[in-house]
Amino acid sequence: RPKHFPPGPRPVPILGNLLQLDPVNPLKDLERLKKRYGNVFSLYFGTRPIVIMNGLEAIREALVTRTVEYAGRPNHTMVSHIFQDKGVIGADYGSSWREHRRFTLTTLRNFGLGKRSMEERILEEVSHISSVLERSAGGSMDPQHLFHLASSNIICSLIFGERFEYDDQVMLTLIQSLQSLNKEAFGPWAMLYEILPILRPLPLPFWNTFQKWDQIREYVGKIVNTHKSSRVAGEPRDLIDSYLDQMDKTSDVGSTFNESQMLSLLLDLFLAGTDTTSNTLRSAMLYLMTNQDVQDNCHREIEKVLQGRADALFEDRHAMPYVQAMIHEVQRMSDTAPLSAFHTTCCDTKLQGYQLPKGTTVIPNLSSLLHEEGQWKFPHEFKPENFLDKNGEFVKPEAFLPFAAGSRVCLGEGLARMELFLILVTLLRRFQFVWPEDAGVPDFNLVFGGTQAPKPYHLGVRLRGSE
Ligand code: HEM
Repeated sequence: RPKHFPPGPRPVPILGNLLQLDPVNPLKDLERLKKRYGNVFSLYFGTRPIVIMNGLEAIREALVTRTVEYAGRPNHTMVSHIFQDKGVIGADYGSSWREHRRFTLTTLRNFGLGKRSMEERILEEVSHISSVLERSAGGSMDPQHLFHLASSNIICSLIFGERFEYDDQVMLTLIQSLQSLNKEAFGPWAMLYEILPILRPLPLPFWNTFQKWDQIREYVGKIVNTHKSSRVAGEPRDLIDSYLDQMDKTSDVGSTFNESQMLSLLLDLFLAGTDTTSNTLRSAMLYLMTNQDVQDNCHREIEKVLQGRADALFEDRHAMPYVQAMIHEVQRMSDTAPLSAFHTTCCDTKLQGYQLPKGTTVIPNLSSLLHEEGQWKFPHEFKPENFLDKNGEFVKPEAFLPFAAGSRVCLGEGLARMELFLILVTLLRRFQFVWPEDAGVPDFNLVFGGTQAPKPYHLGVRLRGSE
């Protein structure tokens, strides 16, 4: 280990400490190592040292206090080779990342989406979710597919300007390809790709992943071409039109806006915005079904505030402290992005007294915050009271960082929060969700992957106001 580097277990040649981590779910091993070595420790992934940071103090020091020093992204992983430093998620700290991040945030804040706001697009999707659930009223259904398609559709509506029917074959193929790309890019072959570069020229399964990526880009490229022929410059209908306007405005030689970057950005939004939101919605339903008192409190508050109005609006959240607390508590328990996205140090820097050389990969263990003893009234139970003060007002403890923090904080946080609020409020008004009688004991354990997800279950659906 470099001098004054965080401590950790002794690595073995070639594999480093990989054998000490359960590849199916390393979170328990990280917890064990934290107990032994402290909140900041290091592991070797192959021959590369990685620093894991846990707990509010260390994570805040890196992501907030020293935000620029920790704002880089690794450039040696399979994901970084697929993305080639383009788009936002995988782009290293620098002007291209900064300009694309700023452009996307501005566009999503309604300055570049034309006549239909983000809120309208989400509400449109909610009405389709409702129609599907209505068909299951009185029975039960597995909501996994529905929530996944709905979350994808909201991204589609924002970037392509249209949503797709839930059985649209082209869309289903794109979503399936993205899902398997996501799985492969974080799977065991991706790990081998990283630790044994000697294998890269061989025709091993990771070749498929790169090919899949090319096919997806080709497909999205066709949608971009259709936009080029139907757009009116200066009157964007969606994010693609806005991007094309931006390219017109910045066509000088040094501009970072170009078509290849646009494709990466569009796919970034799909990859980052679909599983995260749909897994959180599935967790929400699981906890609501199994906590009828929480569901009743939410329903009462929603009806009191909306008083017969047709649609909820995002600004109604300020009048609904209990609903807000429920949604935040769902996010805390669903722990959707437990290891955030990996960062790298952009210069030699420090963390909790240790020294980290430039280029060190750093993993923020966000999961460690969401259940940290001392930060929560009920660290290990589902209780909206974690976000309520003694007067019933909504409060957000500092350790609530499911979107991470600092300059790399989730770019879709605003969108995700709006989706969760509008979808859950609308559905809770119309339906009561119950744990099906024949479904056995609910299992709250999460399945670890690029993101964490609840295990599959059936959602019991009852129409409100009817038997
Ligand atoms: C509940 C839903 C979501 C959760 C929990 C979540 C969480 C996160 C986390 C932990 C990060 C890594 C931050 C870091 O590097 O430290 C991230 C990054 C990102 N998220 Fe989300 N996210 C969610 C929804 C979305 C949505 C809907 C979008 C789509 C617009 C999105 C787009 C992004 C992008 C583009 C980044 C990369 C930001 C950058 O590197 O500068 N996310 N998200």
